[in-house]
Amino acid sequence: MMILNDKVAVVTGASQGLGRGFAEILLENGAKVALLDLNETLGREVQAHFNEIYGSDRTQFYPCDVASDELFKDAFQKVLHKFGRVDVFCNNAGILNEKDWEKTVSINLSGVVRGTYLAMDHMKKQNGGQGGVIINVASMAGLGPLPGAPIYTATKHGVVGFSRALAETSNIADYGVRINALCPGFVRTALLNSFQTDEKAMLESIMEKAKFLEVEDVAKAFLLLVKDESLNGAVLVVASAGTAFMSFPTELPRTPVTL
Ligand SMILES: NC(=O)c1ccc[n+]([C@@H]2O[C@H](COP(=O)([O-])OP(=O)(O)OC[C@H]3O[C@@H](n4cnc5c(N)ncnc54)[C@H](O)[C@@H]3O)[C@@H](O)[C@H]2O)c1
Ligand SMILES: CCCCC[C@H](O)/C=C/C=C\C/C=C\C/C=C\CCCC(=O)O
Repeated sequence: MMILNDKVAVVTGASQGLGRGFAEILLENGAKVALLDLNETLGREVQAHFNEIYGSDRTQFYPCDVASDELFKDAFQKVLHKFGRVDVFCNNAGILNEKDWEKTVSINLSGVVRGTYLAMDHMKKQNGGQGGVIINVASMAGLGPLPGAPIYTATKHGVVGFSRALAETSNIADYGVRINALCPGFVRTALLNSFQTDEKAMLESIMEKAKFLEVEDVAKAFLLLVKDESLNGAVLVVASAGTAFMSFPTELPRTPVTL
């Protein structure tokens, strides 16, 4: 098991919702945590709150837009300047905006790729790094369709595929870095009040029937992916029915057709 005392973690989208929950469980387990988010007002409030509970030098907020190469790199450099290293990196920032779909791709998928490669370049043994773990936050919509949200669904499928392929790459090339993906079901966060789609009624009707998870339950599953050093390429589903690892077929299941 990875011991988190004095380890340094970065969480994107950490000003509220799931990201804030991931940051807090890392702090509870001894890590220092850099909070990255677009929302500066909330981010600074969260930092002040965590400082009171966990001590004044274990949390630092950095404004950051994961959709920008330059701003993301800049925030990462500031984290390294303050804490000297990064051991845990969580790509969590995400939105659901089907109308501005390019923005959704740029945050939910390209943002995850940006963050993963920044962390990987720093952590990999071949670059003199000390290894580490990257957790990419997908969704149950990364494993099956979320009606009314095809772009969101596509980005989350992308996060799952990217994470699994890079995990295999890291394993074969012996980078010393683990990459795992987390797939939660519905959680009551700001995202559920801010989504943009022409098919709002469709999503609302799905949510009316859904059972919701608590941030704390998803954070416990996140912590498992961080700490268990046997896990690389794992995809962990957190649903109202329970938490479970996805197993993927080694041969693609096919139904033959005669042409
Ligand atoms: N809430 C759910 O039901 C649910 C379920 C499964 C997966 N997820 C995923 O979990 C992640 C967190 O979502 P949440 O529900 O906590 O949402 P949220 O809206 O509560 O929090 C998301 C945070 O990301 C930040 N953010 C948005 N764009 C950003 C950008 N370009 N750069 C930096 N920060 C940015 C926001 O400011 C916000 O603080 C997302 O990737 C989401 O897709 C959410
Ligand atoms: C506006 C809603 C945004 C929610 C997005 C978030 O990522 C959640 C997705 C959850 C599920 C989407 C995929 C398929 C739906 C099918 C079943 C959901 C069951 C949820 C559960 O059991 O916890």
